[in-house]
Amino acid sequence: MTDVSREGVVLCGGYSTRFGDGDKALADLAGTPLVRRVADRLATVCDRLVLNCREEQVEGLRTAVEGCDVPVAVATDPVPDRGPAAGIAAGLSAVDSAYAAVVACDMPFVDPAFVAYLFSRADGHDAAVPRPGEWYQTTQAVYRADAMAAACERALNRGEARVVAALDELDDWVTVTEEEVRAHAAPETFENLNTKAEVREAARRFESS
Ligand SMILES: Nc1nc2c(ncn2[C@@H]2O[C@H](COP(=O)(O)OP(=O)(O)OP(=O)(O)O)[C@@H](O)[C@H]2O)c(=O)[nH]1
Repeated sequence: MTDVSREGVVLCGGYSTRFGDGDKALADLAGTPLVRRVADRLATVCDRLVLNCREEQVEGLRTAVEGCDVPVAVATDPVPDRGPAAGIAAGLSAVDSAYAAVVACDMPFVDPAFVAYLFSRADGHDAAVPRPGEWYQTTQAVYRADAMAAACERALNRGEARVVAALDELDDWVTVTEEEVRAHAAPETFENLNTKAEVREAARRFESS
């Protein structure tokens, strides 16, 4: 076990069907690959990162995160295309620390200060999961790595690929409420990019900021 206290898992293993040709994680966002935008933000609040992906993505992703400020490991899905819960299980299984932030590769506006807040809310619990509206944001949350990896496996074993089904398998987790999100997060933190048009629009925002 290495001496790291906060890690980040970036989920990259989806097929990005709405994006079309190419790997969404590597999409150019104003000169920087999408996954690198997320990695650079997480690197300001995490000591180590794990990219979770399919085997054929490894080389491209490693190149995209070369020179990142913190060490970056890659954890591949043992079985591809089992959904985000499987990706979370694989990513969290490769984490050394007790807690890890899990963030989707398509959330380039993730607010590092909010991620730090999620770490503080998760402390002593199995997870801190934001609920800014109707839905839980399970792909921008902090989990106790061993508990959530096991919970995802249990959910998958009963045929449930949804991450919220894995939350039912945890003993003790906290909801980060809409009020907390408003107080601690940048409004755009949960924005995710699914299409090429959305990537182009986001690129314009990065260029003008
Ligand atoms: N490891 C892994 N990650 C996944 C899988 N499916 C989705 N993800 C990740 O979960 C996050 C949210 O998924 P989506 O927005 O649905 O992404 P996607 O499946 O790549 O895109 P669509 O096919 O357009 O829905 C993204 O970071 C994906 O990379 C999977 O089967 N395995």
